[in-house]
Amino acid sequence: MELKELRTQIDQIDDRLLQLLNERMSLVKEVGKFKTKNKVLVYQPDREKAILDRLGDLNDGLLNEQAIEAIFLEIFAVSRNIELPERIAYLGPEGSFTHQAAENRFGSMSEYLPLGSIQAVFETVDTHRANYGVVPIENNQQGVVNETIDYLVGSDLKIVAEIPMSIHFSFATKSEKLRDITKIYSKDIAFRQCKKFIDDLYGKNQVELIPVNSTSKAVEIALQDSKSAAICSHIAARQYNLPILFENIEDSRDNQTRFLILGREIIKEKSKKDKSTILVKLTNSNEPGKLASFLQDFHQANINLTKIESRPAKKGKNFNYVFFIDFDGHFLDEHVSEVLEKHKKEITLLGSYIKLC
Ligand SMILES: C=C(O[C@@H]1C=C(C(=O)O)C=C[C@H]1O)C(=O)O
Repeated sequence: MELKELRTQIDQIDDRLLQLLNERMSLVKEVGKFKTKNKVLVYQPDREKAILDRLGDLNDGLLNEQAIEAIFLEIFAVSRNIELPERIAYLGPEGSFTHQAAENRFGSMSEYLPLGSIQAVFETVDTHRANYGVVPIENNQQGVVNETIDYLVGSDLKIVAEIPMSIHFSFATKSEKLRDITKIYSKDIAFRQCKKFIDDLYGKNQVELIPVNSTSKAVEIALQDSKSAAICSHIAARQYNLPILFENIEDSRDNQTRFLILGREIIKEKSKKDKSTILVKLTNSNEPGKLASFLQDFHQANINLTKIESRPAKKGKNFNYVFFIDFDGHFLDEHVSEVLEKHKKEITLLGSYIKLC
């Protein structure tokens, strides 16, 4: 078939796609009216996941799972904005990995507020200046982000979803010749994680590695100096139109960060596979066996604990601790709700949400 004919057919399909998308949006608008009337939350991650799973099972064409997900996550984000414009606060700066995680989930139509600290993200959602907040909670190479746990302990915000994201670094530069590059800008940690790539490309001592505060800053500088490059997130390079020369230059492919989406209300709908997060403040926690007997109740109810972190309670003069616990199951599952009820004085439920990692 001739190119012209192929393109005519593509145009015809696009016309149909546009019409179908608009039809979809009319229905979404109705869903939005129902939600406003019945005070139901706009963002329903379990419904979105169910749609993705159903389409994945149905699919027998050229699109792979990631492609379907990317296209539909964008459609969902546009839909949610038609229901009610969404405003997302995240730990900035723009171009950070948290920004990338937020955009993956909320699409390019949402309004984004980059904030300077995890505390500011909590406050902004708490005071209704944003509908949701996105913060990192743990990295599989570097452990938990204590600041996020501490603010979860001190605030009324809830966890509405988790976003696991593989951390990939890009090498971006205006230079057309690699050997012209004399300086590379990035965060310290990024240099460590891309050491092999840099050594392979430049050998030892041939290029100056200059640490800066954020990878977005690195991009800004590299944009001014064509003899330099930045090691940064994909989104940061794209944002400043700095050409990416190499993608995924990190030494280890296992570098994953988990982010949390914070909201003001707990998601009540169950999905096929949920997890829950609770905070536990044991009364008289210094009594021997107190924690063990608490955990025993979970064990007896057949609840699988997947994480337990302890943080200082920061109240009173004793060494009291708050436990941050993740387990499989939804708070509405009978075996879970019984244990939560038994310990209701000690437990604060932070949320039940789809288990993605
Ligand atoms: C339309 C809805 O609202 C949102 C948008 C969805 C969609 O575009 O399909 C799915 C779930 C919600 O996050 C809904 O709840 O059905």
